Amino acid sequence: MEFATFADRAAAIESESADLETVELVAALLDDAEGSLDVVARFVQGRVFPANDGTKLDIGPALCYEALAKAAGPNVTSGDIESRLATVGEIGGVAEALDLGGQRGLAAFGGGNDDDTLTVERVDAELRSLAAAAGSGSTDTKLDTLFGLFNRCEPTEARFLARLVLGDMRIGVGEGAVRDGIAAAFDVSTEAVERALQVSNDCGLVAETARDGGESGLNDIRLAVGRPVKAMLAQAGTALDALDAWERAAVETKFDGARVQVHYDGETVRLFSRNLEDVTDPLPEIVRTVERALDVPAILDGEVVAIDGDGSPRPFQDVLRRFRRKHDIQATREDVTVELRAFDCLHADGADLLDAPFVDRHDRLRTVFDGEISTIRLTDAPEEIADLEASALAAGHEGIMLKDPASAYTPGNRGKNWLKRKPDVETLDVIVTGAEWGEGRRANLLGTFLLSVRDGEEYRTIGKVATGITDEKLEELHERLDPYVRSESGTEVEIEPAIVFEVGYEEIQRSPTYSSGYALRFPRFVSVREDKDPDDAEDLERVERLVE
Ligand SMILES: Nc1ncnc2c1ncn2[C@@H]1O[C@H](COP(=O)(O)OP(=O)(O)OP(=O)(O)O)[C@@H](O)[C@H]1O
Repeated sequence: MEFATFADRAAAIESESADLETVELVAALLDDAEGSLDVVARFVQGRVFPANDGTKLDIGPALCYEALAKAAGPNVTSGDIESRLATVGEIGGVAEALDLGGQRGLAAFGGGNDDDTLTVERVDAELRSLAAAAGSGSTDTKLDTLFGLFNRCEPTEARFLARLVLGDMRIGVGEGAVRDGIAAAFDVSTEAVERALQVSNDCGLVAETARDGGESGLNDIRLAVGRPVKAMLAQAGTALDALDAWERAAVETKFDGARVQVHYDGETVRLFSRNLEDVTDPLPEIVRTVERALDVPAILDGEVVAIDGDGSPRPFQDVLRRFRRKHDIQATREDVTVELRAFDCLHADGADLLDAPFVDRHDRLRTVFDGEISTIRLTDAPEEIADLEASALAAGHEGIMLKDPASAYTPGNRGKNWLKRKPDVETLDVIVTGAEWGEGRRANLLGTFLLSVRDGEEYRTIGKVATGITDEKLEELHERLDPYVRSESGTEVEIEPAIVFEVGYEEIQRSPTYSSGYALRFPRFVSVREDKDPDDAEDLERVERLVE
């Protein structure tokens, strides 16, 4: 499919506000996508790569503006793009108004050829090569590739390409609309599509299978070792909630670490974080543990914990330092010892276990994995649960997990089958969307950070944090956020939503100051949630519930 066709259809979807019509338009787009279905199914929801293949585009706004300016010709600078952004409000509109199509003519005149038509596959391939560029000189390569793409864009194409590369598609199409669109386009049930999406976490594959293999094709999609699925999540809940719902609860320690999904194909181990990034390289000790303790191909779920010399747990921030990709792996490794605590088994020796009851999966885990495994206690006594919680806390753990012994593993689902109990430490995982330059000796560093929560596809501000940050940390945060600076005006900086902060607070108040309608009182910085994307951060609904 030509990228221009995709862009026109995306524009039509953007101008449609009703959900049903949006799904119809998505279905028609998928139906027409033919050989491009795989890519179109991702692009339409603003996803450049399959959710499960660990590839990240990692293009900051600065690079995007530079490429746009270059494509717009010698009279336009990145600074111009930024100032137009301040008026237009979003990069797609700025890119569209640059009228880059005129440059295509010039490029062709200077030796371009007629084969330059941009197709969605071409955009996909070039963005992949861009993502693969690493090391010295990679910024230039990235810039050239992006410039080459923008240079071939007509205005509407530029609008959606700019949004796509910055991960801000804003046409109102989320996972649900794609799921319903696939079902409508290829006449299969939404349940079958939903299930296939959970198991494969790959909407391109699911769309193609629905089209080519129908319902039975979808039902045949299985877990694949090496292809991570979303983690099953928990809700907060009490012992009484658990016992009311299930009569008996499986009680486990809630380890204070970072989630990890272990994939072992019989030879090679790969580890994935909660946001499905490949974290194999930063965690060599865990790889060695798995190689030693697992002898059949399997997919396990567990937590990586940091431990002290005496074996007692260290706070999970110490673990997250190990998840940071590029920097200081060796230095942090020497500093922080990590170990795996496995608590679930999704697949073992060719058999998918998602539908097996939790206790059976846990039994299977014990037979295949000769490493540290969570202990489960089955009980129907609230007092026993209280005792278990007290001992978990006394041993330095975060709290306990309560699981329905009969429940299936539902990837990506924050349902009622897993409940977490931890003392009420008030923290929220919020997205940094702005900052202010510091003062005095911190004048060259971004200082006060503007925090937001998700509200559908939008971000709503909820407070600012400047407390709890050491000088050293501030430099580190500056370095982390600098590539995501979108625009500056005076001392205020707008930041691309990319980094998630865990912040503590005393309470949440209603407040007209912030666009969420709420304000965090006395917020303090706790950590960067390296294992979370903005999608995994808190949403406005959760804040409303907390306030209630
Ligand atoms: N025994 C366990 N079983 C399941 N999850 C566990 C266990 N021990 C620790 N965990 C961690 O607890 C988390 C469950 O809470 P939730 O699903 O809300 O994830 P979260 O948003 O990362 O929450 P939190 O910030 O509380 O860890 C899991 O993601 C996992 O990382």
